[in-house]
Amino acid sequence: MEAPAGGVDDMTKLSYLHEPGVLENLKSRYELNEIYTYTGNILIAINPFQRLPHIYDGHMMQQYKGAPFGELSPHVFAVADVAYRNRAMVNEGKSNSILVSGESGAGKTETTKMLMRYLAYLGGRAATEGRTVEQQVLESNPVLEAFGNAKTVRNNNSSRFGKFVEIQFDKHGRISGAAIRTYLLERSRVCQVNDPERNYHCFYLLCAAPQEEIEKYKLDHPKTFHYLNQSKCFELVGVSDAHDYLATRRAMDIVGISAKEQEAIFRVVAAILHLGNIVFTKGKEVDSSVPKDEKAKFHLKTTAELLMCDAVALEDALCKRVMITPEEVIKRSLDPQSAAISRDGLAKTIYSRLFDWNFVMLHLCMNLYRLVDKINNSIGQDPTSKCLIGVLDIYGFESFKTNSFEQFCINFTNEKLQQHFNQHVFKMEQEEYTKEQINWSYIEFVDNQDVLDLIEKKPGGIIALLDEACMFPKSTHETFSNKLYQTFKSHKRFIKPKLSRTDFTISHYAGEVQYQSDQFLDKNKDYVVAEHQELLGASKCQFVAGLFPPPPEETSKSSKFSSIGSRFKLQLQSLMETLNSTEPHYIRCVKPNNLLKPAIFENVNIMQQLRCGGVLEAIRISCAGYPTRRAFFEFINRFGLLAPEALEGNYDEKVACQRIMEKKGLKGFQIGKTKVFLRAGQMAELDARRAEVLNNAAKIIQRRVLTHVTRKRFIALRKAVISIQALCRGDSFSIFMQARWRCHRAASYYKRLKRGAIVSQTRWRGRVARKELRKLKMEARETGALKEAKNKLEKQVEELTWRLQLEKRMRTDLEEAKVQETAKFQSSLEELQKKLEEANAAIAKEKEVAKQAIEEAPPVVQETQVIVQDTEKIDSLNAEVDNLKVSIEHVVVQ
Ligand SMILES: Nc1ncnc2c1ncn2[C@@H]1O[C@H](COP(=O)(O)OP(=O)(O)OP(=O)(O)O)[C@@H](O)[C@H]1O
Repeated sequence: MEAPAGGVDDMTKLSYLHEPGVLENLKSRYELNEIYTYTGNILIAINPFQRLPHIYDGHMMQQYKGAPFGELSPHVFAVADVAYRNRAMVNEGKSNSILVSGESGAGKTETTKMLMRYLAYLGGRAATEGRTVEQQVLESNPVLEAFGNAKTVRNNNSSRFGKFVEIQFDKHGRISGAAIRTYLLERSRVCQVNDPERNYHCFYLLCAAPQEEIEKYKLDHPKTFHYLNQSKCFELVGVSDAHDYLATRRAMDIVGISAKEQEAIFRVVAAILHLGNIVFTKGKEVDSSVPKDEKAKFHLKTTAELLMCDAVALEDALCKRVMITPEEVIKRSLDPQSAAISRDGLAKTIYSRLFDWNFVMLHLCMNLYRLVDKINNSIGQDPTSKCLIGVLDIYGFESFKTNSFEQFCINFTNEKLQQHFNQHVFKMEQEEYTKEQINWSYIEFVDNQDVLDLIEKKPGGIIALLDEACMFPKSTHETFSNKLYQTFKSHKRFIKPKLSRTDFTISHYAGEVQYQSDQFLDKNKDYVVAEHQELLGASKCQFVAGLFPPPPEETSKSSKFSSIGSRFKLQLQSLMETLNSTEPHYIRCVKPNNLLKPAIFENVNIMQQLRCGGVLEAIRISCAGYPTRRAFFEFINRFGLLAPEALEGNYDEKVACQRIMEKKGLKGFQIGKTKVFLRAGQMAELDARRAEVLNNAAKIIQRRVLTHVTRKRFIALRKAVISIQALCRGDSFSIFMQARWRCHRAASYYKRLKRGAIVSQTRWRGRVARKELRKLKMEARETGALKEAKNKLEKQVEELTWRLQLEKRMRTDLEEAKVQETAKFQSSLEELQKKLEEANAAIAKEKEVAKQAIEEAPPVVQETQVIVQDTEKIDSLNAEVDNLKVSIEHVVVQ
């Protein structure tokens, strides 16, 4: 069977179960935002890195409520629904657990939240009854996240602890209580933060609290605190610490943490920040230390105030150690470096105690039980009803460049869970085969019991050796590593790396991991320094004192020693006991890329995660074993139609099943005592054959029905036609005669009509033609008259042209005569001009002569006469010139 384009929703439906096929199937589904896929009963969830609200809304919850597993698309709700219904079916006998795993950022916490929301939806009460219990269950998340989550390079909201949420139900399926167990908080983060990561969210939330709280706790910007400013990342994109502070406070209210306790919790958080700012310098005595300056003293004083303990005692507890020898009690000073280590140790202890106080669990349980009492009293139920669904959200397998004690513990947890998974998938499977008495050979699977022995065996395991090393004051990580090398020289899961003298490698089920042992001893030590214990146990604040209860007195010295490793081992043991008593359901979260972005599917990365999560192994077992099984009755009911003859004989169910399988040529199946066991893909094949048989049967039925209906219609039609024909044939001759006569009559009428029409057409056409002729003739006549008029006009034009030329010639002659006359006048004018000039010259000469004569002549009277005569002469000449000028101008104008 070929995989459809959009992929198959259950990997076991793939006919070829190999790595590329599995990967391709997940990829094609992821491209369509189908983030969930089954592998048998395991749900694979690929982080979409984008909100897909439509797949988690109320409508979806309603759809999945009570729907049979596998009927709807794969979903976390379907897994929760199975767990819920199992709980109801087993009727308080058996609990269920849902194990969510995957690497950091794969979506475990989000998946857990969805599971809790869905369970709260299933087990919630009507709004009128009050919703406190579900609300408390859901609101525990923000509280836990504020104190246990931090930004890391792999996830902006990474849970730095594991958690097991138990949701308890009463026999009516209603939530009656809840408890949260937490595991292995990452303590080192409190004092040491790598750039660009952050410390736990609560520190930044408190620094963004309302002003009066900032003043009360003497806080400032996170950059002023040593425990926060080792990284330059103070804010998260898209997150408001001020808003989250108020939200956390509200969630704490809902969970049931009183205002007084909340005040104490945040006071302790502030105290840790101040504690980190106490810097030490060398004291007066050798190897002693004191607070460095006024600032350090201020922080010391504030820490003491907030923890409500004595400031001097606090300084002593940080800078001195009391040594009890058999002879005496010695007080020893610590150098500044040791004092700083002591300070950081105290900060880590206070914070982890605060977290381990399990305030959520404590309060949730107390309140719920009180509430359950109240509810149960009112409806008369047993308040101790203990049917639960546990949801485990725990860190996945980790393998980095440097792997320390945390990775060791995390991988130890994963080995444990892998064994549980193996036991469930393999051992249970094989137990079933034995119970059904079928022939089978053990399926090979990688059993990791040897790795677990290597880590936790007592005595002699790594944890035991580490504890031993921690108890010897002179041990170092070198001596510890050497001890490991010697003890596990020939262990096939333990490797001594060639290039290191202190590292060690463990061959885990998911691959080899090389651990750096240098901080193993420090990180494993869990004992609280007696001075710290004494100091805080005596705090005037009840809450702080409660975090440091006095150790039980009767404990001997050796049993007094406690280590993180062994405590964790015990916690895990208890968790495994709980899990073993439940019906497990597995959800494997997968992180599709390291860029934390949607729609990017990194093949190699995902393949590695599927291997680590045991998904491929589970698929392999499915291939190797018998993943599908059906009770005989069910099988015959469904597939009996494939071999009807097998049911006809008087065979018992078992033989009938065998015959059906044989008839279909299937091989490799097994018939047990009550069930048929099928190999991977055989169920799909049988289903396909069944669909084929049903299809063929449907086709035959359709064909028969169609033939029947058509034949019936044909018969009816034929009958009708025959009756009509018979009816018609009865008087056909008289109809023929009538038709002939009518035809003849019509033909003669037609001929007459035609002739008449031709005659009248001819006459009419003749008349029209004559009229036309007349008109043409008249027009011809009119044309002749016009031609005559035209000739006349042409002649007139000719005459006029001739006259015009004549006139032109005359005019030219006239102009020539005029020019000649003008030239004549011009020459006479020039002549006159000349004469005038001569006259003027003569006058001038005469004037000269007259002047001379005047000069010479004595009498005055004579002189006057001459002048008068001359003047008259001049005037007359001037008048003549003027006349000439006028006449010339006149000629020119003409
Ligand atoms: N179903 C989902 N829908 C939308 N976004 C999701 C979903 N699951 C995960 N995410 C996104 O991936 C981020 C990381 O998921 P989550 O915190 O659940 O990872 P985790 O496996 O719990 O990591 P860690 O181990 O570090 O706590 C979330 O903050 C969210 O943005």
